[in-house]
Amino acid sequence: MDRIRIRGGAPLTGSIPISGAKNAALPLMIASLLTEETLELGNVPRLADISSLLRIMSNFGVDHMIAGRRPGQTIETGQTIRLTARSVIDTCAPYELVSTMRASFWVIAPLLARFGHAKVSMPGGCAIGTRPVDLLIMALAKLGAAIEIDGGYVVATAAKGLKGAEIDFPKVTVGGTHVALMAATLAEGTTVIRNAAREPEVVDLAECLIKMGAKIQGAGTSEIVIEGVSRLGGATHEVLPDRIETGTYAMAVAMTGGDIVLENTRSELLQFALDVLGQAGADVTPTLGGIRVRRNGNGIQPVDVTTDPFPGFPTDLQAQFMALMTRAGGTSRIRETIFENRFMHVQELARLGAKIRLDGDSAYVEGVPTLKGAPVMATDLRASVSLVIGGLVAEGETTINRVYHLDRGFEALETKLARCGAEIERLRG
Ligand SMILES: CC(=O)N[C@H]1[C@@H](OP(=O)(O)OP(=O)(O)OC[C@H]2O[C@@H](n3ccc(=O)[nH]c3=O)[C@H](O)[C@@H]2O)O[C@H](CO)[C@@H](O)[C@@H]1O
Ligand SMILES: C=C(OP(=O)(O)O)C(=O)O
Repeated sequence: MDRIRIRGGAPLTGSIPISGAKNAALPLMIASLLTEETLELGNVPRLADISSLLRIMSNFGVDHMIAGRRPGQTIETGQTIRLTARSVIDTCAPYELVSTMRASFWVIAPLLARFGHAKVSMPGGCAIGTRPVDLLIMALAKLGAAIEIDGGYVVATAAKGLKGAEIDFPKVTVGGTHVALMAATLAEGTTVIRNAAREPEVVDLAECLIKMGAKIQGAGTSEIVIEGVSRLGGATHEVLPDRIETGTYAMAVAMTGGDIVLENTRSELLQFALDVLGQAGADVTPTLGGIRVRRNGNGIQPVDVTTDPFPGFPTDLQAQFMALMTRAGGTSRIRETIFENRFMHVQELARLGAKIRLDGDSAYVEGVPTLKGAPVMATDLRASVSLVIGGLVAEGETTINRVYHLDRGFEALETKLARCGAEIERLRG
């Protein structure tokens, strides 16, 4: 299994190209199942999760073509994928393929909406809590699907097609909103989704669906109204920049010092997190097509944060922010309100010398003057990258094991960081 070795201490200087968002690319690829025409997606990141989803789509009979590096690119990031779901030969997504990745469950929505049936294994994904799919099932049931759970599979049928409905989510769910949105585009009549997720990835999906001919209003607000249409067509769409990758590198430079321009990204995608970073001692300024981040000269300040659905502080940046706070000049409280078990990085950060106390949904992080390199183990995607951030300033050598978690969500991580001066390399095998 590959490992990442980091020798800490080097500031980050230069520029980092931000990739397309994994969490937008996945539902966009899934949306191709809604039409027999071709959906062309640009700026798709090269990630293990994308390859896993392509395997699932191929299993359904979806054709895909991948175009390579774009002119002018200095490192291999981004790709264009053309997906054509003309002849879908199977509407079952098996356990072996779905169990590694949460988002793959969402195929249930377009399969059901277009073909009237779908059988999809209960999902996997990062081990950060129980992560039920009850609300996704509730949404499909509201749209008229009959749902059965059979041998670990969700079997959904709607022989006469889906019917528009009012869907009130009792809590904000990104996956639930994606599923309801995709299913409702081909349902007969009007669907209203209330307490919808407002994440930029939901807006990106809605914008692509609109290009495909869907009638959607209100994406990005907590009420989305969809007027069903009888068919959708092909479209061309660019995946939006990855706000979590953006925030991760912003936190890395706040940790190491230096001066970085994050290219091809937008501050409004993560304004809350950037404001918090400003309070923590980073100078964050929008540039033409990107964001410049450097330390403001006052060291790292402790800041309390609570994770919340968009536009709040993202749970997917919680671990990275905790890594930063381990070096703050005081104690911070970090509250996790989205997932009940998303503190797996705490014990690994402790191996580097971090002082963190857990109490219910909160972590109290007492900043220490130095971290020391150690072998650590990645436990999930964002936890893994928090260890990279710790390793970048830890004295001596940090080796991160189980790098396959990182490969799920960070494109060319070690290349991007090494180009900015970090001493980081992948050890293969
Ligand atoms: C591929 C992708 O985009 N993953 C993101 C997505 O995950 P995902 O879509 O799985 O997360 P949700 O927004 O659905 O989950 C939010 C909360 O709702 C709960 N819930 C969800 C569905 C359900 O049927 N029942 C239920 O109780 C979850 O357990 C969690 O406590 O949004 C999360 C929250 O921003 C991010 O951390 C993940 O990176
Ligand atoms: C939790 C994440 O992914 P998934 O929902 O696929 O587990 C994530 O992207 O941080």
